[in-house]
Amino acid sequence: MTDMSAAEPGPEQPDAGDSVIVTRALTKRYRGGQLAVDGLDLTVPAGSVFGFLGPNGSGKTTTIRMLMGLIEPTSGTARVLGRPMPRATRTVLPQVGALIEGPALYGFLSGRDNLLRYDAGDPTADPRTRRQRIAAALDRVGLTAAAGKKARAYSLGMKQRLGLAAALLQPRRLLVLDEPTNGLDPQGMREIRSLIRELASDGTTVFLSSHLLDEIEQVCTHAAVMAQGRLITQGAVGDLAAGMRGRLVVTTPDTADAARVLKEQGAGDVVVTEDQVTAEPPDRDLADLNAALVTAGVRVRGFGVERPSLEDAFVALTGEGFDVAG
Ligand SMILES: Nc1ncnc2c1ncn2[C@@H]1O[C@H](COP(=O)(O)OP(=O)(O)OP(=O)(O)O)[C@@H](O)[C@H]1O
Repeated sequence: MTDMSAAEPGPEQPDAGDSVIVTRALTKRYRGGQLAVDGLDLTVPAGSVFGFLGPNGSGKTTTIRMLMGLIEPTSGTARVLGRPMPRATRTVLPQVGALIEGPALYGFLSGRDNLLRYDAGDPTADPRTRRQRIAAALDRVGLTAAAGKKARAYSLGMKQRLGLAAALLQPRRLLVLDEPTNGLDPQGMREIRSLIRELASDGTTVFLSSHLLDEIEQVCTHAAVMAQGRLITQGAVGDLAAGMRGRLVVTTPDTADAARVLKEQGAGDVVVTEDQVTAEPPDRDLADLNAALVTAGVRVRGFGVERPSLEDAFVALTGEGFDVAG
C-alpha cells in the first residue's frame, strides 16, 4: 500500500480532485477478527450531500470512526479535507462538525447553557463573541424559542438539533452525521432533513450515514452503498438507478389475460397483483405491446414504465432486499 501521506504537503492524488473525503483500500479488522470494513474506496465530492447507506452492521460507523481519527485502520488510507487521517486529526477536526452516536448533552442544563459549555471547551473559540455565536447557532437550528428550556425536556428531534447547533458553532467545511434521524418521528425527520438541505445550500459538504433508502433519495446528491463491509456502488444518486430499466406496469381488471399476452410478447419476470401486472419490458417498442394487449381484448386502465428507485438498484446489485423500515 502506498502511503499517500508521504506526498504531503505536495499535490493531491490525481483522482482526488475536489474531494473532501478520499479513502483507498481502507480496511478495519477488529481484534476479535471481525472484518468490519473491507478495501473501501470512497470519494466524496466537495459540496455534495453524500449519503452513506447500508443495513445495520455493514460498516458505516466503523468507517466514520476511521475518518474522524477515532480508530486506526488496519490497512489502507483515508484523507479528509486533503489531509491523511488519523495523522492530521488535530488539524482536520476543527474544520469538521460531527454528530456521532447522538449528542452528549447535560439534561439539567438549558439548551443555551449546553452550548455555552461546549463553546467554552473549545480553546480556539473567542469568549468575547461566545453569546453571539451561540445565538446564531440556536437560530440556525430553530431552537431560539426553546433555548431556555432544560435539555432533558427536549424531544429527541430537538436534542438532535441542539447537537447540530453544537457542531455549527464554528464555520465548518464538512459535517459528518451518523444516522441523524435515527429514532425520530416523521415530523422530527422532516425537520432534520430540511435543516441538512439548508446547511448544504451554503456549500458545506454533508456526509451522512443512514440505513433508510428513501432518506438518501430525499436529501442526498450522491451516495455510496455498503453491504457487509464492502462498497457496492457509489455516485450521483440520479445515476445509481439510471443504468437500470424500470418495470412495466399494466393496470387492468383482466390480469390473467394481460399476463399471458405479456409473456407471449417476450416480457420477463411477469408478476400479477390484484389489478396490476408488472414485468421486465421486452426489448421492443412498448406501443406494440400495448396494441397486442388491446387486440387480445385486455381492458387496459394504465400502461407505463416505473422509474427504478435506489431500492431497485440496491436489490439488483446485491440480490438482497433492503430493510427499509429498520
Ligand atoms: N468494537 C468492535 N469490536 C468488534 N467488532 C465490532 C466493533 N464495532 C463494530 N463491530 C462489528 O463490525 C461490523 C460493522 O459494524 P458497524 O457498527 O461499523 O456497522 P454499521 O453499518 O455502522 O451498523 P450500525 O448502524 O448497526 O452501527 C459489525 O459486524 C459489528 O458487529
